[in-house]
Amino acid sequence: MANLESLALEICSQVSEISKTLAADSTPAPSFEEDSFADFESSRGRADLGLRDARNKLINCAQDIVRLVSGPTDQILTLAYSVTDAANLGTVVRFNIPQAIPNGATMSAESLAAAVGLPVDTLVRVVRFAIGNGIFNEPERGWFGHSATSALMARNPHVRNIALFATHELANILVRLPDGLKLQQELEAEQAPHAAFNVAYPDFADAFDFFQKNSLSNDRYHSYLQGRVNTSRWAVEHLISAWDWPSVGSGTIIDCGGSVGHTCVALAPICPNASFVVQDMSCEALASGKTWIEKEYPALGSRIIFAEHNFFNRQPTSADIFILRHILHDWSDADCLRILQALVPALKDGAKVLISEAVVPEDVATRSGTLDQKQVRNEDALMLAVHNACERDVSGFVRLFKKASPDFQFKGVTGGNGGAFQSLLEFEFRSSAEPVVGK
Ligand SMILES: C[S@@+](CC[C@H](N)C(=O)[O-])C[C@H]1O[C@@H](n2cnc3c(N)ncnc32)[C@H](O)[C@@H]1O
Repeated sequence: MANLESLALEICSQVSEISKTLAADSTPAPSFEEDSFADFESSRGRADLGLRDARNKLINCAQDIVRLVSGPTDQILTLAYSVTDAANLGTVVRFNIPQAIPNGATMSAESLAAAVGLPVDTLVRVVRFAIGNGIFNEPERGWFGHSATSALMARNPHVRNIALFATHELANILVRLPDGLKLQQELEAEQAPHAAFNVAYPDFADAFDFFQKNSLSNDRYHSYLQGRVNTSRWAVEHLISAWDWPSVGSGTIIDCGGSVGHTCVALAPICPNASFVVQDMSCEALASGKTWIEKEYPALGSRIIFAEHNFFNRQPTSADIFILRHILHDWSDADCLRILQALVPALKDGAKVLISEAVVPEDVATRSGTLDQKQVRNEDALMLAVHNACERDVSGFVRLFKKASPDFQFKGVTGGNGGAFQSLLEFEFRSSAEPVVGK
């Protein structure tokens, strides 16, 4: 059983493992300074599974040692007040504070307040709270500069977009989760909110209706989707390494609910003869994706087309591969069945449906330390609050597909049944398959 001493020993051993690996190729040690790297792993420019393993073990032990020395009372109080961290981060990004501070310099509280348009006293309180979380520093009283974390936010719009969307739209919904569940418990089904989302935004049917009718939030949503693939957690590399993409040859790949096309942009270079269709119901997202590709990836423009399509309607286009990336988790089983059954008429023999999203472990839950472990539960909590939907385990996906059509054959999942944030499940459509009786 873990105790303070055994955890401390394990921490020392993993620290020495990490230091040795970094020293071997002269990678600087992580630091809180402004010029430190953004991401412990990707900063070295290559995946290093040994380093990742050591880092994950270290984080797990470090989290546990903090839990043990904090004790249950402080653990609960820390969690209870964690909303102030999200509110502070939201303020920092909404007021563009990181971008206002020049690289390698400090700024007086008065100048910074004037630059971001906050009263000096408020600005100082916000920045000092953030410093407690490692964001910014104050080398001299009343003068603020960057830490590694604030410097990253200043230079990386993708990270800012994630922080902005998560601390605004998502946080707005998540804090209503207990209210939403209570109302569902107390009211008749017809009067009860469908999800916490409907408590936060009572004038809209669901989150997608809200985005369709609010262009600022819709823009923030799709920027968040586009930006998050630039972080190691959501990186398209997980998808790229999970499947033999070049085997599609000159076939067609459709990304259903593909937003601005960021997944197709990542896949196109490794499938040089394939054609791609990005389908979404958000015309704004499709238009912004088209403009983005024309500007940033003109060579891919002829191979990636955009088409408005509601995936609850019959799929009009046949293809070799249909990708549903972070789609099914937004919907109830009944809705997922409708989505999958709408695909069936377009599926030729041997067509693949690839599901890319979090898979929850089938086994018992354990304390989580790393964000990788926690993110599966984060997403599941988000799906419950936003859509009254869920992340599924492998058996849940297989049941769903078999119910949609017995002609779907489950071919496998990366990461096995243990659950992982970025898993890929492969289903093949074979119209010759024996019907499965009793499912
Ligand atoms: C969670 S996002 C996933 C986006 C993208 N696949 C990714 O992995 O980043 C869900 C996407 O589904 C789109 N969407 C929602 N309802 C839809 C519908 N009925 N038909 C087509 N697209 C829809 C949204 O606009 C959004 O782009």
